[in-house]
Amino acid sequence: MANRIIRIATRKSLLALWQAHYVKDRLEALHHDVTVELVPMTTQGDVLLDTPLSKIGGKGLFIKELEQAMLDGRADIAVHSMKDVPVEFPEGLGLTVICEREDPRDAFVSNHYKTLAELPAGAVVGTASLRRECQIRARYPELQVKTLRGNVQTRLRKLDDGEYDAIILAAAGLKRLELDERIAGLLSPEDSLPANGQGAVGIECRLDDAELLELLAPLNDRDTRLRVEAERAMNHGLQGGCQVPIGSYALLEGDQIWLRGLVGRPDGSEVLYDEIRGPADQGQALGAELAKRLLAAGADKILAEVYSS
Ligand SMILES: NCc1[nH]cc(CCC(=O)O)c1CC(=O)O
Repeated sequence: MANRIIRIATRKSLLALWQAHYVKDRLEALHHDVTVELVPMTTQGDVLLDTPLSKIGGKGLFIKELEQAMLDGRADIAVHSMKDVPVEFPEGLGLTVICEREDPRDAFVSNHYKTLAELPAGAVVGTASLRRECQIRARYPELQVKTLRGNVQTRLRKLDDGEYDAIILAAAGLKRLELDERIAGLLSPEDSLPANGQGAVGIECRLDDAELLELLAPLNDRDTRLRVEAERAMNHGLQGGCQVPIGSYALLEGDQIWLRGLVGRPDGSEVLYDEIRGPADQGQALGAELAKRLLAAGADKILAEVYSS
């Protein structure tokens, strides 16, 4: 494998660029005969900034252009936040590597308050996620939840401008961008069940490039992969896109996996929760089973209403 060049299709947000550079650095450190180049691109999701994601049908909005670049041979791989990756891939493409997970929790960010519980009645909390909105409203009905879009920097600026009293962001994004000091507190999975794949970065590529698959393979983290596959299987069973009031979070306990799932109404008036344990290598079947149970408990009705609204 002499002097192979690997081109990464990437969005231009600082977080996307950080993730692409992370993969570049790891690949170049592992393989001295490999050079990695970034191919920055604009996606539909970056353009439609003012529409709530749930209204534009979310699915794949941030990755379609990147996938086209790989199919056209303008790029070799794409680096994604796993929670933004749809369950199905275009013919010929696949996600062969999931890197070691960063903190999967949601972070509470505020300039004046330390926790959600401390916020006075009527305070405004910003989030673009129906999953976060549902869990906040269920626990703190006296708070207001207002849509917050944009990349991490934009969201922080809107908080600083006083549009919100607090916002919720993924801890992983803040930590990667060295914005840890903005985290007032971390929400436990009990308080805010994370989104499937949150905090994990995955690599998508053309499946027919055997040499490339071999170069990427060492970046795969087995534990993260087992967890994220179980979480994604649950979302898949629920037909969940990336903008749904669904939480899905797995932990390994020795050779067992513990998968928790949540589906709720965005207004917090109903929250369904269930969990399942089983052999760690059966995560996909367990995820499918948990999805089935949640659907039978009423998730089917909730999701149908969310999709039609
Ligand atoms: N939906 C946007 C998005 N996709 C991935 C992350 C954070 C990093 C991660 O979860 O890996 C974020 C921002 C956020 O939710 O605060």
